[in-house]
Amino acid sequence: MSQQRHGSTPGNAPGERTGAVTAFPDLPEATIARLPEYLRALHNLGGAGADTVSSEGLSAAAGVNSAKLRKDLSHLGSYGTRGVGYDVTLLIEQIEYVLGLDQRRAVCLVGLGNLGHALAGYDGFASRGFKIVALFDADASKVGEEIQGLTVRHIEELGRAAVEENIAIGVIATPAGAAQAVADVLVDAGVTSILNFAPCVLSVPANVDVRKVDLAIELQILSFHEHRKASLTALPGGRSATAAGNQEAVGS
Ligand SMILES: NC(=O)c1ccc[n+]([C@@H]2O[C@H](COP(=O)([O-])OP(=O)(O)OC[C@H]3O[C@@H](n4cnc5c(N)ncnc54)[C@H](O)[C@@H]3O)[C@@H](O)[C@H]2O)c1
Repeated sequence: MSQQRHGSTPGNAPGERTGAVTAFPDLPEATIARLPEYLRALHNLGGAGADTVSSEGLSAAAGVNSAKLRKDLSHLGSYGTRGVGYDVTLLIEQIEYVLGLDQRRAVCLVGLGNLGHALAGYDGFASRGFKIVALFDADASKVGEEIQGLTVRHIEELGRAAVEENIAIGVIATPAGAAQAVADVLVDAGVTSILNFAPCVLSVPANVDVRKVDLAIELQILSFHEHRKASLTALPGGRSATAAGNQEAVGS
């Protein structure tokens, strides 16, 4: 997943408060991309009864190198306790706070075709802090359809609904040719975060963050590694590319 990033984040210490506004650290993008991996691993460890976890244990569970993990968590002011490790519950709270998951954010989904149906029908978002609250499509034959208790509405209703329902994040699952117009409607309605599945670059104002998901790009990157491994094996002596393989989260 890649990001078109605009604007900036405050550079205060973790948990530092300025007046009524809660500030947070300005983190490297790569760290932000790994925090959800740590969170998922911590929830699994907590669910299995662990109260504490070493940096090595957490790095193995998250599939991230332990030096990188320690550096990432130090940005949050979390260093663990020597000989004990990290407190699982505390670290979950810290990461959820920094990711803003202590507030439930309303999400709308635009485009209820193959992909949109799969996303709307997935019930795993809620447990990770997100609720799809509204569905929109331009096709009259899809308007009125019920998916997971939500009724698909016409795209013309998006602007008003986004304001009234306080939608924070818009997900675009329309064909590329329609995505910019949908993004414009979202932006006009005050939505400042967009997750774009359409294979195109969106033009948005500076205060809007866009994340792009493109599985074809991920496959192309894996294809590069396949190509590279094959070319190394073909070398005299048949060197192998990597000993343990590399794991990189989609989006990092
Ligand atoms: N990121 C990925 O890895 C990935 C994977 C699969 C598909 N895609 C992309 O996701 C998008 C959707 O794919 P799909 O297979 O579901 O397509 P689809 O044709 O099945 O569905 C597209 C939906 O968008 C609706 N739509 C079209 N114009 C609209 C508009 N202006 N406003 C609202 N709705 C509109 C259509 O009525 C349709 O229901 C495409 O851009 C596709 O390339 C991305």
